[in-house]
Amino acid sequence: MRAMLLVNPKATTTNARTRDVLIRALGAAVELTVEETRYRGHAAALAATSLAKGYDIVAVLGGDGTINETVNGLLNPVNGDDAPLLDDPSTGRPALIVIPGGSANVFARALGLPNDPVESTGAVLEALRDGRRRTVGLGQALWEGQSRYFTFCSGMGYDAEVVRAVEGLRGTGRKATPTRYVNTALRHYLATDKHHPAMTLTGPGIPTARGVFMAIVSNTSPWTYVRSRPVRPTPWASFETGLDLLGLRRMGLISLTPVIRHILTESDALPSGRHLVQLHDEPEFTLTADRPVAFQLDGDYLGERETVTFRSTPNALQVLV
Ligand SMILES: Nc1ncnc2c1ncn2[C@@H]1O[C@H](COP(=O)(O)OP(=O)(O)OP(=O)(O)O)[C@@H](O)[C@H]1O
Repeated sequence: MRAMLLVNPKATTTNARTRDVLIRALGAAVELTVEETRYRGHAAALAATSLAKGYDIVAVLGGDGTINETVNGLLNPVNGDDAPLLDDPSTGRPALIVIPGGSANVFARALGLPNDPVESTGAVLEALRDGRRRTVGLGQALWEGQSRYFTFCSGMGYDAEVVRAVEGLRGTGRKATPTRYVNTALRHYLATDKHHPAMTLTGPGIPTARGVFMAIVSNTSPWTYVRSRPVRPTPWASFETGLDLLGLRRMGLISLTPVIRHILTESDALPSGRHLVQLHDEPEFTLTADRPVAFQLDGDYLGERETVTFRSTPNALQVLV
């Protein structure tokens, strides 16, 4: 079996030691080629060539950003037009291995991997040895002639504003720790517009919902983690179903506090309240805003947008886990 290993040497918790452990361990199990990413977008470009180059597996050591790029490369292969249309498209693509090396590592943890690169390497080697694979669906966001797949979440409004603010801090050399996210979210809450909701939710067979301030779109649950605690605004979301959504039609503290308390519990029940908009297992829906609204995808800030369509892509990838 041939595998391409993509390493982001700049990812928050990736270092030479974990990289070498992984190279040695994976290299003993498969024929391994190692590529270090040198710039934003490099992982996508490399993963896009993996099918044409005959790789069976693409492994990633990095954070959710590098994993997102890799997945987008796998789903947009170079020479991909010749690929046959299969009932299960995941079987026509190299399988994915993820080793957490970023800050939150939501995708790896949602797959059940330990949040530690060395322990995860052990789990993945076991999966390789036993031929254990899981087929996962992805989300896809489409806007202004562009599109991008997401592995765990996307969002418009307040959560994307927080992602933008944290990215701004990272640009000044500070790390994206869970505490920094929480502090930024609290500080930004004072600044975010709590009086003029911009968004409307529409979709085939979905009742139109107006007056939405923020929307979280999930391909799996948890949505994120604060240290070891999972945060689950859409507890029914899963890699095996369509997309879920939680929208907020009120941003006041009295409305928000019970929702925040609920999503920090381990409960499988949906958060409740008349000010909430909820979708489960949907193939497609659209958020339209009457002014540009912050937009994020897998924790990457993607600018302000007025219309974004979210689509589920079932059976997109096989993951060794
Ligand atoms: N050599 C590089 N120099 C600068 N940026 C890079 C390099 N390689 C990859 N990147 C970019 O860095 C971004 C962040 O990396 P990544 O997600 O792997 O780690 P992280 O930011 O620590 O983790 P998380 O996404 O969990 O916060 C990615 O979107 C990727 O495009």
